[in-house]
Amino acid sequence: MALLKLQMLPVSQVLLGGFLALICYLSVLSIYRIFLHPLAKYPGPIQYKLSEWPLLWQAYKGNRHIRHVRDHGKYGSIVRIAPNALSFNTASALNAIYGPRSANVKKGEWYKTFDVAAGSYSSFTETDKDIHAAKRRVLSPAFSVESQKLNEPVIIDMIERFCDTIKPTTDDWDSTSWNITDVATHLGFDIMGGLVLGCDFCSVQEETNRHLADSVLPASKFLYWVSYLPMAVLIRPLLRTKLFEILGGKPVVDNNRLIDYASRQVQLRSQDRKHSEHGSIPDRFDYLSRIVGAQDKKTGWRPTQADLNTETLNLINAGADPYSGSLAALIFYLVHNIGCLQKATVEVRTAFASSNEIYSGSKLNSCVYLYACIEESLRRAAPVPSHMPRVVMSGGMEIDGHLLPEGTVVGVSAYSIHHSPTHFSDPWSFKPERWMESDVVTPEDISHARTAFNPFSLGTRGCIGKSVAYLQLKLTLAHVIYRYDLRVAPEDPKRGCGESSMEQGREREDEFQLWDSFGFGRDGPVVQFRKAQ
Ligand code: HEM
Repeated sequence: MALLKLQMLPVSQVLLGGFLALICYLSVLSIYRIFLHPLAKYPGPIQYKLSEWPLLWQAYKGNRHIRHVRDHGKYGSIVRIAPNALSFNTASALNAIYGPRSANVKKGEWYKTFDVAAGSYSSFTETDKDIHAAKRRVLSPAFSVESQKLNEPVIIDMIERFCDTIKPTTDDWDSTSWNITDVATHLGFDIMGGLVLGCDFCSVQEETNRHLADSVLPASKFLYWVSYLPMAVLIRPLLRTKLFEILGGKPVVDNNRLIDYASRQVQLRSQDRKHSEHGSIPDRFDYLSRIVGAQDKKTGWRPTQADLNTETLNLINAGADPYSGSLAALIFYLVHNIGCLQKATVEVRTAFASSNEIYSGSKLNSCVYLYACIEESLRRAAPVPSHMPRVVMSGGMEIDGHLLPEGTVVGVSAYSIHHSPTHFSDPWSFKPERWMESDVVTPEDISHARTAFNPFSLGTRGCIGKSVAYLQLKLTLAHVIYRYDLRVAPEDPKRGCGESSMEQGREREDEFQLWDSFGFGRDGPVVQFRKAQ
């Protein structure tokens, strides 16, 4: 009867009624979110309290990390950044949220979209703590000391070929200028191709596979904000469809090619393995060989084909891009801080008698200034600059004395805490010396800084590739500065720098600009090389 009456109403009245109902609903929701929500007492801009969309817009624009610094500067160490999310800016919160396995949080919804197009969740995106633990145990032999030792020659070979590619043709400064962002992206991808798949993409030297290397960051950028969409759950089934390729464009198409490539490699490796059981295939050391056919001893879990596809893709992406971004940032800070570059260069050229000697061991470990430059550059340009979102589980959790209810999303931005004057004096300056004991830097200063330093995150969800990433960065920088002098290309000295015409927070000319995308977008520096003088 009521339906009949509704059908008889003019369309305009039905629309007006619907509109008024929507206004009422939004008004009640807004009042609830501002005044009655369990997080109502936490400070933050009103638009953040009302909706998730400002956060999503920041993810789209790549400036969330910049907003975190600004918001914490204005509102203090806890900011409500979305109706249901809090950002913290203290070392105690960082360690409570990301440190112990027992912390009553798990990875948030965001992770469920990011790499599921490959068919499953990887060790990086798995949100269930127990399943994650099994995945991590299966991966761990690939990251053992023995595996790193066996794979180091692959890394060195790629780096040496990279150095040959950029080799100056005269004794003076070469006229060719190199955009380090581009070449580091290719080198990072090639190294991961070698480590994960045992193959040689040659993207530093040749065009053929560059579209794959160049797809990693744009795909991450696209999936970064898409994964924050409130209705991302509806999008997940569409990720491998033509529609999504049209919407996402080239990065999605190329990323799908990379997924297909990874899947084919997994298939081939599974066949190899069957053959090798009959003794016909030589031993391989790459990561894929270690996970194909592996089984978790504790739970009996075995990765399916879809698990292997996703893990392979994850290892390439998670390994390649943060290293490439870190290398670009490192070289940026060195060529813009000539004193630091000279010190690191003298140290390396004194430690080694020839570039053939540059491999892991006591000589490389003696290069403490080189290591300090890497630490300082990771501080200034942490590859995941914004939040790694965690969600509070049943029973709630206390952080910095605040009891938070189940479902609250919490996080600490590495970029924000890495620039906090509470932990780093003169935080906007590039000072490798802050990581080295001296008359002015005490061991306590260093450990105080370390409690807030988290480029690789912490605990059981921290980076499994941390040790190999440090090795890659040390080897690359040592090989490059042993062989060559570096300078900013005179025709393009400001590439990668901030400027006053950019948004607030990007005005520092001596800061390498990051566009947050779970990884970071970047450009430059443009550099010239000369044979070591
Ligand atoms: C400078 C280089 C690198 C940096 C700064 C870095 C940083 C990180 C961070 C911050 C996380 C935590 C992400 C989160 O909680 O959401 C992470 C996780 C991870 N990283 Fe790295 N990473 C680097 C290199 C690598 C390399 C070389 C590999 C592999 C070869 C790798 C593999 C992984 C994996 C598999 C995870 C997921 C770990 C888990 O949840 O169990 N990363 N990395």
